[in-house]
Amino acid sequence: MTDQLIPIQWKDGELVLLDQTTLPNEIRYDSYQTIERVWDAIVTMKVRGAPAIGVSAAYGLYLGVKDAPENYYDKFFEILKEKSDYLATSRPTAVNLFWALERMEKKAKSLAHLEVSEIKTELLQEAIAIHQEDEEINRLIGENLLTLLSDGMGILTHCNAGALATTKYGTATSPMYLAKEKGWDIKVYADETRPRLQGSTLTALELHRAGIDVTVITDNMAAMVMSQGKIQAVIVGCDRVAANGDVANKIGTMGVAILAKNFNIPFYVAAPTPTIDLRTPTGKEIPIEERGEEEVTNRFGVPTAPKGVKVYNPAFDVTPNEFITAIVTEQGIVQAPYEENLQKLLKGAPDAITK
Ligand SMILES: CSC[C@@H](O)[C@@H](O)C(=O)COP(=O)(O)O
Repeated sequence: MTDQLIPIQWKDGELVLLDQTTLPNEIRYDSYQTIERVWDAIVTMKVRGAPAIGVSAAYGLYLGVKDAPENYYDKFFEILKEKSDYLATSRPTAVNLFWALERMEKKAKSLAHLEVSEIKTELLQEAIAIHQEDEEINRLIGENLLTLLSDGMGILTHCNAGALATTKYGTATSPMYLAKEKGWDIKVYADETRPRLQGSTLTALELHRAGIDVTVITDNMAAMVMSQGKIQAVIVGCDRVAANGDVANKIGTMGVAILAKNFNIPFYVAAPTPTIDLRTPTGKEIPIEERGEEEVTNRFGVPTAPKGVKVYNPAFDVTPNEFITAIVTEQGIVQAPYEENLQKLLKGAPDAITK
């Protein structure tokens, strides 16, 4: 992978984030020293994508407690909880946010025998570990997905589950980078992904920069492209996998899954295990973020709907498990019955895995 845009870096005691709202026009990196600014970066989607939200929140929590008083344990843990609860209000759907915050809090509690200053140092190390593990997870997801693909395929993806949404490789895009490394000739179709356009502004940008054959289509062209036989597999990322295998991902994903079933095209979900949430029984219980109406009524500052019109803007939808051919994790490929196999997977049982 050459010339990669790096969404998250920890540099000289500061969090450095690539501003994803100015892409593809401006490549701009900003430094973050406070938890409040990290919260704002997540809310305004300067950093976005489930894994990247989790990693940023882990660093954000460290920034939130790094100057906390060190003489009272109880006070420190109170502040830690308060800051964690605050970051948890940034975006509701991606479970990686809650997973990362919980992991940081658990780490701190396991170190209650240390000085507060040492706990702070360890919390930074934990955030760095979460960050580094994500890269390895993505490579493994890519290798597993690659076993389901072959040279010459057309692949459709929705939104951006790419390197920009993670640390490296991405999840849904990981096999695309690996296929390129192997010299395969694959053709990627990137749904534009209204209303925020992550497909055209982010996925197309990163794949194009990597020299991967990528074609942007508007969301309403997916059926046409599938009917023309151009797509042999759909691969998407996810923000939360419920215990029964229902999957929340960017709004529009469910429609793509329904189309794929109609055209007999396999529909794969790339899912790092931190995105699997066995505490949420089905898709119905996944909280779906609703965002501001201006995302729908304006395009680049220009109004595209009458002033005062009613708007509904859910940022995610839930694809029912019956539309999903396989959920591909870093530990292996999981197929139906999802309820049973996802539980087994997280317990480390080898028979959960198809390949
Ligand atoms: C590996 S990223 C997986 C998902 O987070 C991604 O597909 C997605 O829906 C991103 O939504 P966004 O609203 O841009 O954060």
